[in-house]
Amino acid sequence: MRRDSETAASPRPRPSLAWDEGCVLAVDQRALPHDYRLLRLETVDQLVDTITSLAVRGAPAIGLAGALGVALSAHRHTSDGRTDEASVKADAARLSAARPTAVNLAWAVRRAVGRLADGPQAVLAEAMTMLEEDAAVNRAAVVRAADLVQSLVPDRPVRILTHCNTGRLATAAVGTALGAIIELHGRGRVAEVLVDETRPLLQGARLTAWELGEAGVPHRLCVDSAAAAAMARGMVDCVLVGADRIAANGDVANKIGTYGLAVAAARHGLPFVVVAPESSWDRELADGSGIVVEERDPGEVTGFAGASVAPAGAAVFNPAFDVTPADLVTAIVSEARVFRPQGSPGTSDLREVPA
Ligand SMILES: CSC[C@@H](O)[C@@H](O)C(=O)COP(=O)(O)O
Repeated sequence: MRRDSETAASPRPRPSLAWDEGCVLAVDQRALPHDYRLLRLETVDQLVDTITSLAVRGAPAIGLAGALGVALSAHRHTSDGRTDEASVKADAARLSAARPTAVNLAWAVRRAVGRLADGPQAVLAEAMTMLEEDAAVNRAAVVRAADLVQSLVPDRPVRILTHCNTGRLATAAVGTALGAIIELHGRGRVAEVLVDETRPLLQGARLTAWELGEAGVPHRLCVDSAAAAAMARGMVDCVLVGADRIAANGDVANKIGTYGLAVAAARHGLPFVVVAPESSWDRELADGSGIVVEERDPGEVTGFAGASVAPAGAAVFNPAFDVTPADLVTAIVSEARVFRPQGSPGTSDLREVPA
């Protein structure tokens, strides 16, 4: 795997993922905000490692990486015009299993595998189509989400609290919740964004603060445990987050800490809005109780920036995600609709609001 570096202060704008001469190019999100580094991935093993180590992360982005991984595998396993489909399917299964919670990963891998019979170029074309679709889908969703936020807070520029990273790094382009924030900023409607640092891996501090800085959006970082206090002090008008998997009833799996934000937002009467593509919905799950939550390495909690911060051998609970019940979610916005879950705050009646 090759690494090409440049300083993060002046990165050339590039998509977070691309195909280049038979390899997958990916921005290494572990190196940000200090180093803007491109990974050139030549094997499925490298791609799986890139996803599990969070070098590529964010539900839409890992889906797209998985689809490009199937294309990579199809190219590697084709000779004399014949594709070894069994080997590609085995690689696809490994890619799908790299992270269990985001439904986008298995969905995108399945879609790419669906073109296998037509050869490696067809698989690659499907993955490239998905990259384009993701950008278009996000463009539509962020406009709809920004409209909704403006209607919820009509009288002044809005103070938004967000969690984790849902920006262009986490998608093909534009982002979801963070894209909506940048859209609102473009409309002159953002007073301030409070950015949860997002323990333990600091996606908020490292990535969201970096993307907001690039876009010139006024923001302040806070530790996750300051979020409820900020709400209590009247510093927040609205919470905007993304999603990794949404059950049919509107229960939302997202980065650990999201559930706590929803509870606090409800306590303070604040709208809690989720922005996510339709591909993040898992309609086979009636509710969030069936969502598999990834548990990660204890070392992510017992260590910080390379230093140990806990007694040796301390037992750890390190879920990467939590599930927010639908009745704490004001609205879920996608490219197609604004969904208001049953009993959601501020809505006595349930039902979808038509686009
Ligand atoms: C548009 S990204 C949506 C979600 O994937 C995001 O909020 C999130 O929880 C990401 O978690 P991560 O563990 O960093 O992949």
